[in-house]
Amino acid sequence: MESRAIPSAAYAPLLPSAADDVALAKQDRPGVGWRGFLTVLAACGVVVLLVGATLLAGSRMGQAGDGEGNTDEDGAGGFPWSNEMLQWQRAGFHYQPEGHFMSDPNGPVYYRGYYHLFFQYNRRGVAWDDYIEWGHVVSQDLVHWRPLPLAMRPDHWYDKKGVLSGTITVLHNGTLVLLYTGVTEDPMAESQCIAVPTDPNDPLLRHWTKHPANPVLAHPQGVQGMDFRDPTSAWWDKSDSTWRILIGSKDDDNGSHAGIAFIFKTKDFLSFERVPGIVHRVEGTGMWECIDFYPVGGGHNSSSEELYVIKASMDDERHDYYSLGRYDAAANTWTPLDAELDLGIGLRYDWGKLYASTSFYDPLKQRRIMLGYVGEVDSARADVAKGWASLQSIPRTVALDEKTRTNLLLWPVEEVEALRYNSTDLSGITVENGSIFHLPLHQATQLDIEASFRLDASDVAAINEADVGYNCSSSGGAAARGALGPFGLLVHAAGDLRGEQTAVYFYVSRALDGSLRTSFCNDETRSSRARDVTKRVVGSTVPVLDGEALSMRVLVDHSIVQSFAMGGRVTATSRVYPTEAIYARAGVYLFNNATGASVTAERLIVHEMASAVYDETVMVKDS
Ligand SMILES: OC[C@H]1O[C@@](CO)(OC[C@H]2O[C@H](O[C@]3(CO)O[C@H](CO)[C@@H](O)[C@@H]3O)[C@H](O)[C@@H](O)[C@@H]2O)[C@@H](O)[C@@H]1O
Repeated sequence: MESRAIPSAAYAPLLPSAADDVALAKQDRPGVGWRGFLTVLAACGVVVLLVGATLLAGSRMGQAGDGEGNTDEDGAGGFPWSNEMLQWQRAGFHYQPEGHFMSDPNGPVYYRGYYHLFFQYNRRGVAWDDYIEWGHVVSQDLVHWRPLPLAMRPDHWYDKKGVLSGTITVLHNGTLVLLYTGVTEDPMAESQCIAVPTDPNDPLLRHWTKHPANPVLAHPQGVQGMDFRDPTSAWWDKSDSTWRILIGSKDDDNGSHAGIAFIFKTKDFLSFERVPGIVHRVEGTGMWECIDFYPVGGGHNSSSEELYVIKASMDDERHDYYSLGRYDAAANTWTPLDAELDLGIGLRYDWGKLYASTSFYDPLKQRRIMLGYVGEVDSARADVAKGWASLQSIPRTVALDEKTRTNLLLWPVEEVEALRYNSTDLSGITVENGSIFHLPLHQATQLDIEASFRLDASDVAAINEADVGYNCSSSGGAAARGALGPFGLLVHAAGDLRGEQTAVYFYVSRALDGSLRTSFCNDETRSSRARDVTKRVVGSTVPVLDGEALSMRVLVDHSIVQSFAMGGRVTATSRVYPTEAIYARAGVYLFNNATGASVTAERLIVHEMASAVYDETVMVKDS
């Protein structure tokens, strides 16, 4: 396709400061003065790029850490959100309850025609509370979710302070056992408890019966009572015909602050025996929450070795890390393939906002699927105003990347594609360096964008100087210009491009030896004019093999943007809260902020996405 790039001609001013928040709130149409000015510029065909925002990125990143907590920086009430803005933030095709607080996905399982998803839920507020319960929804496609009554409540002495996270195991005869962590009141202590479906013939699993023998597993000696939670589902060990589970914890002895994991075995889920030793330990990583453990690769159709994934949610850092390694059941050890990529120090499921994930094996389509919850990064006050907090990620398949065998591939389940409509093929656009291109779309709020890029080979060959140090979180985001990047997409971008925008981009750096290194990042720093929102640049380097184009997929769904690079080798989820770039006032652009190369979007298909509205009439009726 002929180049349709528009040369960049100008410089983008910074977003307004906190002091402007109040002033803006007093105006019907924010920033009328400079908007008028920009209209004139637009009429002249002048478009602007991200240049000049480096300072902004730096200062914003310093304001808020990686933490789960919301920020309310100015102490004067934060941004004056309108109902229109808050309404816009609710997702169209990600699962979220009608209201209140949701966190960890729990016990996903496929049972008699339905995918079940349970989740940590506080129906009394918009933040975590020690009256946490299990919410419950079911689906036949992992996309349209039917709400059901609460599945588990804190109604026994052993879970009075919370029915915490857990899993469901499918036994050989197809029956289910639910394992969860209960918290006692005085003293507060975590122990493991079980429940079974009250009526196994109910495919909706509406009622659960807690076992009279609860709690069935107390914390081992030497472990603090509040550091023993979130059992995995059980796997069968034929060597001694037992079920095995893994539970994460931490060891603070002698200042080590190590994350640790124990394996327990059981024949009946009522009495458990600890397998001697610790299956894995990593110094300095702190409490391992919501641990997960499963095989990847190998299997019947493969001649390659089976590996084991260990995943933990790092309570200190609030990220889900994983590592690939070898499991020796007899020795009760798991050893990372690469010690430098050990659990908690190397690979992550997602480099943005996603936590407390869990996975299950889907027998219907013979795949492993994970989900994590995506919390809020706005202020606690804003959550109260909108009446809800948190979303679930789109369920993602998890598989070993057989090309690299050093990372997983996390990819939206194929069922999501059924929501696509109005697909626009814009493949072949070349964007000159320092340019943007506006994508002609009917709406830009619910999208599934597939793109793959190639830098101009002769431009790349002509670059002599090295550019070795690029880092998504500390190099100035999409405003920092190098010879070979950044380039990619601007989503939730205000029409004038001097305002709000979220960049999803690649940045290619050239090492001293001439080899190329590719980073994939989401830049949230210009996503909102509100200051009481955490904004970061998140992402990582991503493996790119010889001959591969730089591919990305971006799911845009109101306040959640999930990005996937290179088929899911790296993913990054962002929560964004634009104040202007909402409804019809938002657009999508291709951009190339590199100084030394043009880039061609060899493939660019933008699918508009329908909302996943649950419709009783299209669900198979239960009896
Ligand atoms: O419930 C009593 C007590 O437990 C505390 C302290 O440990 O909170 C528990 C943890 O809650 C969160 O952990 C996870 C992961 O998101 O969420 C589940 C509970 O909803 C739990 O099973 C998971 O591990 C949180 O991430 C951790 O930081 C908390 O320690 C305490 O806050 C409560 O008062």
